Amino acid sequence: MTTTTQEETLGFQTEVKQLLHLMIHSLYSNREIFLRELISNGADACDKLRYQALDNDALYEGDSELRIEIEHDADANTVMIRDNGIGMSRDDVISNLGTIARSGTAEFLKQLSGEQQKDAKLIGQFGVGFYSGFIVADEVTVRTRRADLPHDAGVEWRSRGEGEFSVANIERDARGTEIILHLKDDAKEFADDFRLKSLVRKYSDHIEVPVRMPRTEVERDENGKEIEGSEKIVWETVNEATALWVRSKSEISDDEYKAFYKHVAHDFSDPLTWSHNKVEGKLEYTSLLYVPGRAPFDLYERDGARGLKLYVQRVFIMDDAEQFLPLYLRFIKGVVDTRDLSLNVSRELLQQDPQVEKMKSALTKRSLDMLKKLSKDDEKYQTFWNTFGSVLKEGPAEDYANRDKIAGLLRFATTHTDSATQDQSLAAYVERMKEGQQKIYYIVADSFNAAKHSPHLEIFRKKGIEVLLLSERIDEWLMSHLTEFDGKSFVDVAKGELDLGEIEGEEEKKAQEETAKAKEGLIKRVKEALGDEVQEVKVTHRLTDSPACVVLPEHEMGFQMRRIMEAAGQKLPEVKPILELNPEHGLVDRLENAGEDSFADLARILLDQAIIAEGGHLDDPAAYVKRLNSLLTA
Ligand SMILES: Nc1ncnc2c1ncn2[C@@H]1O[C@H](COP(=O)(O)OP(=O)(O)OP(=O)(O)O)[C@@H](O)[C@H]1O
Repeated sequence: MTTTTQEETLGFQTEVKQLLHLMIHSLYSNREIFLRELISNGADACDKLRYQALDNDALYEGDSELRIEIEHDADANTVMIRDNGIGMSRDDVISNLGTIARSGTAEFLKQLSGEQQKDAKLIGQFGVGFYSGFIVADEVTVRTRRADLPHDAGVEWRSRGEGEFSVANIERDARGTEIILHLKDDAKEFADDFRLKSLVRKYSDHIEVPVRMPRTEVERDENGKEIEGSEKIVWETVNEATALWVRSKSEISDDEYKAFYKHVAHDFSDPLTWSHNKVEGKLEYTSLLYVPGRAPFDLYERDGARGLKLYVQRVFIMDDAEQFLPLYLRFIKGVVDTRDLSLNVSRELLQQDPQVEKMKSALTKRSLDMLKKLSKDDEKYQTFWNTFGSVLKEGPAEDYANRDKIAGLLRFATTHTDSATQDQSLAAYVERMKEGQQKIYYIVADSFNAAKHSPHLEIFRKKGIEVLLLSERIDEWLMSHLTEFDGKSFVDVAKGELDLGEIEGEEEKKAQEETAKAKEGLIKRVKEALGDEVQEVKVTHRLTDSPACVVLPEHEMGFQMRRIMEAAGQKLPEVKPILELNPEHGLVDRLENAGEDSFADLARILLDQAIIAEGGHLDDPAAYVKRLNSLLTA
């Protein structure tokens, strides 16, 4: 009989309550995953014990055969999942099974809408773990003892999943954790030997820890008759119980790879692709890398979980070893198992180890190659790009050495399709380049529409030259680290002198020079009227439909980046734009013929309009409206 003492009832953290509620309602059609989640936790607990026992064998308490056992009782309607892993102390239980410590949880939960299908998807990004027991159970009991604590330091945790849980101290001889699910009436189907076995095989075959279930064996006499009273329970290992990555590729089915992904990534959905490699030679390691099909909720959190699961000679060392991949590949999930590190390696040591640096560079290449392969499948690659494209865009700045490879993986919206979908590669752009075109043109704006309708594109549209339409916050940063692709340099169409190279014929250039000369007087007057509002005034040949546009000097920070930095509170030195006027436009004609009384106002209107069209804000919008109105009523 277990004696319970120091029983107390505690409330779940608000986030847990919300999660429980949503999970129970939105994961209804996917209920069986509870078993995978609980086995996964048991396997992690065994991994942790094995790791800690490396330098403290006593933790095994004479039983080093790590295992998970599953039992059920159809009469009592219960399923029990038991492991002899690391176990938990009372404090561990209270914090692990009463709160969610991951950062960003509250914000994540705010996104949930109450709409089942949507929420089920979102919850998949979050990983439900232990709490998934409540999808099938109306009461959960956990009994546990941490491996380094005495038998009287056992803990019993109970909850009906309705806002509170109780904890009490108990005697517990066995270390590790057992979880008893008291099944809901409509989940009785899980208290069934066949069902449980097939679920273990479906979800947990690849887990190295054996998952065992009891079977009653009966002895028979020579006539084949059962001998009464000879029944005994034998424990049968149900899963394959070898670490998946250790097996040879040819023996592993796609379904096994997918199931393993769900275990490592705590994801519900299938990965987009994977790459499994054994490397021998100077460095010896095995890696199994996956590209997920959706983003984890904390992809953009500073301290969001990332990195690979690290094993040294098959012994689990740590989760989220972020030293093996650069930050811009933080969406990659998987495992790395090596002989080249010590079992005692810590996060700090990983940071300094030159072997780790070499593996990082090899794994980075593998990941980029895997993405390249994935890009052959348009549909899948588009899913990847829509999900992780803006993370990959951090690549050229972070990983100079691989920037060509990364550039090949980028996808853009361009004037070729004029659609906001980023689905055009630079290789495709280069293939479509006009005869005589030597550069890759792009524009950066605050929104897709601002980019697409920018006056700067007029000449490009007229001449049929494709321009990349960039409008994500990271885009200007990206472009400042990409200098060329396939030998062609990148040119921001809103900066510097417009140089269309050989696309423009000699005659065209000459005609432009002549116009510029003819308009010298006008340019001078405008410059005088605008004073130091502008750096320079010029005649443009960028425009066909608009009267004017503003440009920046070539090496100046772009307008979009300026606005982002200013919004973030950065003080930047003021930069005056260059105003370019379209000599073919009626308004410019009108300006040229305007009398002294209206010239300055009209010039100012052209400047303000050009700023607005480029997505900028006017210093004094009311003055602009006033000027425009007086012109309209004149
Ligand atoms: N069987 C177990 N033995 C020991 N500790 C456990 C066990 N199950 C859960 N825990 C502890 O409780 C914590 C919370 O578990 P939970 O499953 O909710 O989240 P998780 O495993 O950390 O992440 P995920 O949601 O991605 O599964 C675990 O991190 C672990 O410390």
